[in-house]
Amino acid sequence: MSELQQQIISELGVRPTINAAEEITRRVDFLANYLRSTGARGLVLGISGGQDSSLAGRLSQLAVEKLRAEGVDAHFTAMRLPYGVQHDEDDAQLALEFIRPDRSVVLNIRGGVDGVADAFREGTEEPLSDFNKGNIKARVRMIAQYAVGGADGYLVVGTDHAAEAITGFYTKFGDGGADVLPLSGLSKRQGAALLRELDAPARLYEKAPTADLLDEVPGQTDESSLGVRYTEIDDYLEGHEVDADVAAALEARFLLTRHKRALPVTPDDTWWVAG
Ligand SMILES: Nc1ncnc2c1ncn2[C@@H]1O[C@H](COP(=O)(O)OP(=O)(O)OC[C@H]2O[C@@H]([n+]3cccc(C(=O)O)c3)[C@H](O)[C@@H]2O)[C@@H](O)[C@H]1O
Ligand SMILES: Nc1ncnc2c1ncn2[C@@H]1O[C@H](COP(=O)(O)OP(=O)(O)OP(=O)(O)O)[C@@H](O)[C@H]1O
Ligand SMILES: [Mg+2]
Repeated sequence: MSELQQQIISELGVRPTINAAEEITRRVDFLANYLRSTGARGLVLGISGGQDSSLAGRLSQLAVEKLRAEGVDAHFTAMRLPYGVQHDEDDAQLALEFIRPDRSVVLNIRGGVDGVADAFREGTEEPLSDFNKGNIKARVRMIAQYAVGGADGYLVVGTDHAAEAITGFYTKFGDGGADVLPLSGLSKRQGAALLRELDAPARLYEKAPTADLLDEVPGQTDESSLGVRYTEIDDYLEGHEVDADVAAALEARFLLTRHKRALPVTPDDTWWVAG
């Protein structure tokens, strides 16, 4: 294994092998302990119908139930955040049935996103690309979660994990903007193993991962935008040998997206100096 591969695995906190039941307990305990120590009143998270929010949502619900069993008042709010009508709404409903959240709120982000998009065109007199609009959708979802969570004194849960963090495949201050990251350090297949252990419907972890941010390509798979397969990303993260081309692509993206995994850069920071 190259020195850089070792460094990436260690920086992202990946464990090459896991025990799914132990990982569930460790991550639920983390959420419960953190809530208890901060005095925050609960957790909030957008539920898309994809693997990551299904897992993070269920862990969040289990954490607040654990706290309530100990006499601490804590609750979980699941948010549906469609842009208009979501083409795979049935998957989102399946995820909600699996998570069984204390409360479920629907907030359509269309008005917010279109408002920013219209103002962009008016203010700059330039067209807004579908890609840029996609990042606005992710950021409006972040705003919606902080608004609903903030009203109740809840913390915002993020779904970032090692297989996304390595390529920076999330919107900075969009879905990357959160207070707690219960899936941190997991590869994509490890996340699927946790869902299987939790008896989730197979559809939720067998479905092709999608950011689903583009109007022009609804449901575009992550693998087709990234040009790398999750099995390859997972193999790399779990310390296996992968094709030299794949390793080079992952390492280039890792280095290019370091700014996303750090706090905003200041004059006293030096992590960027070597390149
Ligand atoms: N070196 C640097 N130091 C400090 N800041 C730097 C920087 N380079 C760019 N930036 C800043 O970062 C911005 C670019 O980052 P960002 O706005 O995130 O945009 P970007 O990384 O270009 O796009 C986000 C990517 O994540 C994918 N995504 C988004 C949301 C969810 C999911 C999913 O899987 O569900 C995937 C999306 O499909 C797209 O490929 C720049 O506009 C600039 O403001
Ligand atoms: N339509 C949506 N409704 C509610 N939340 C959403 C929606 N789209 C994205 N999100 C939020 O943004 C996060 C990032 O999306 P991402 O696609 O990485 O995760 P996912 O959809 O849960 O799983 P997968 O990566 O397998 O598709 C989601 O986990 C979810 O919290
Ligand atoms: Mg998704």
